[in-house]
Amino acid sequence: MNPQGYNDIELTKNVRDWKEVFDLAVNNPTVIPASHEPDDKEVRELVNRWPAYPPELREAFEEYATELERLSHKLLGLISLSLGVPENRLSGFFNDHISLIRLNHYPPCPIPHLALGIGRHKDGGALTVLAQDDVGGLEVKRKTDGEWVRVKPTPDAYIVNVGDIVQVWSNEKYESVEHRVTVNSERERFSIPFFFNPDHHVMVEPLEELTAEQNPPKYRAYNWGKFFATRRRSNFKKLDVENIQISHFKI
Ligand SMILES: O=C(O)CCC(=O)C(=O)O
Ligand SMILES: [Fe+2]
Repeated sequence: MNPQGYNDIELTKNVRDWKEVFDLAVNNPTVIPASHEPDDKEVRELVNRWPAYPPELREAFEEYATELERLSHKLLGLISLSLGVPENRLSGFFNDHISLIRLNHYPPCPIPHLALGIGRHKDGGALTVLAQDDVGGLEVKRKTDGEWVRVKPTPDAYIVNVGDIVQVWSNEKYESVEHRVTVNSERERFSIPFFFNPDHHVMVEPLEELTAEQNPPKYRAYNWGKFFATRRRSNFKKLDVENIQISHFKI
């Protein structure tokens, strides 16, 4: 199966989401592991599938992707500086990055209290830069009391989510936020996340400069491409177990 392009079958936490999506890779083609099996070294290419209509989608997408890639590098540079490491400390992990842009559509739902647009999850990549319309529905989990807090749409503004990889690189100076999307019975909603993901062969682990004897690494190294492939598999196949999480690599 090549889940590039359109699908409406994604599962989050083994439950079908109330949404349909169109996925496009920023680098075309994008090289990812062929399977989630740890010993399988084979890779495969994700190739974008451009719809015939609207014909201007491809050009608009490529322009947008280039700008968002630049913005994400800038943001990661600022995060690096805030951690006390050089601005370009993390840029080498993104030479053949497997970043994706997703066009999300959440149709109105006749029974909104029984469904979610996307079930609760954390984004597994480095950063997510999200554009959303004015409908609203995104909620983040407040750490202090576990309450779901609405993220009010601000016109012409992005929402930037720290992903799991920045949590690990920073040895938990930054934390990825748990979030979900609720649906409503009246209005459809659109959102466009840009998932900024490193190269598939990157081993993710706390930056050496940020750990010390008194502050040991909180995670053991894991292969990002295998993490990605494992998560992706669980998005389309009901499993008996929880999907892969960075907590599985916690020391
Ligand atoms: O639609 C949104 O606001 C969030 C989408 C999201 O969390 C995701 O696609 O990972
Ligand atoms: Fe997300």
